[in-house]
Amino acid sequence: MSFIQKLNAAWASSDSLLMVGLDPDLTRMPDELKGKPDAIFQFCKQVIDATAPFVCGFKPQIAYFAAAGAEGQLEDLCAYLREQYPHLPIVLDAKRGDIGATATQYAQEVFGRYGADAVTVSPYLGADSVEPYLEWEDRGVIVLCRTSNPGGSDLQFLMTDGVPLYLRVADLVANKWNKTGQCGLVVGATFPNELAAVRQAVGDSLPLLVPGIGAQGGDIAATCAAGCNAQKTGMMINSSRAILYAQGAGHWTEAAASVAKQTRDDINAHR
Ligand SMILES: O=C(O)c1cc(=O)[nH]c(=O)n1[C@@H]1O[C@H](COP(=O)(O)O)[C@@H](O)[C@H]1O
Repeated sequence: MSFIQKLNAAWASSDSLLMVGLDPDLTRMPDELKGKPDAIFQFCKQVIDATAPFVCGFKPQIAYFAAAGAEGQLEDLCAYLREQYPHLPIVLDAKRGDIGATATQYAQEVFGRYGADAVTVSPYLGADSVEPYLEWEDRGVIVLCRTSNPGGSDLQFLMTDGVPLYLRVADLVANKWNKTGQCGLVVGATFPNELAAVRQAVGDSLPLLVPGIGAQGGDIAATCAAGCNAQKTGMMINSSRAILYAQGAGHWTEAAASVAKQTRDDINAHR
């Protein structure tokens, strides 16, 4: 099953647009896991098991694993997701961007080594830097468009013949790079006007990865109004820290599940 087929099926079966980001910070581990050699795997596995009923997929952020020398735990986690939750897409957030020869190795890493369904990439090096990912015809390639951070405006808002650069990226991806039909765009929930402009520019079929709700303060109602397609889907709305490190009365996994359920319900109330 291709990434897009899996994502469409997950939106329908989960009745959720929420994607939980797996950003395991060793300094924020629960006490019961601190110091354990497989703390990162155990932490993420428990988050996955607690929140899976409320999500359309998971997005591991590769830096948190690599910085801790825990690539092996990321391999185990992706294998666990594929075995236990084969209906939920894995978006590996790696934000890669390099010349074709090197991108070929990165593509092998994300799709071959980790077995991810989709990857995030930068558009900055242009078409030939994205081509090696597209050779994996059933996998998703999600291109940074209007990122959620304030500094994204430095380049993404530059005007090019009257058109802001982020809309050039949206147009390139939708109309030139999407040969496999498996491409998507990253647009931050912190920029709802630009989210609406991107949805209008690319039409209904392109999925948008939308980080920025939760810890970054993006508004769920504005996000849904701006980014949903005519089917009231079309977005993977990501939240990481607000769910992973949720505070609550019971066990930490209950707090994570409770925030994930609440976030799913908030999104559904507004789409
Ligand atoms: O590609 C991404 O996922 C991404 C793009 C972007 O523009 N902004 C952004 O925050 N992200 C990622 O989304 C996650 C957001 O985490 P929280 O702010 O904790 O919900 C992090 O893993 C970021 O690396």
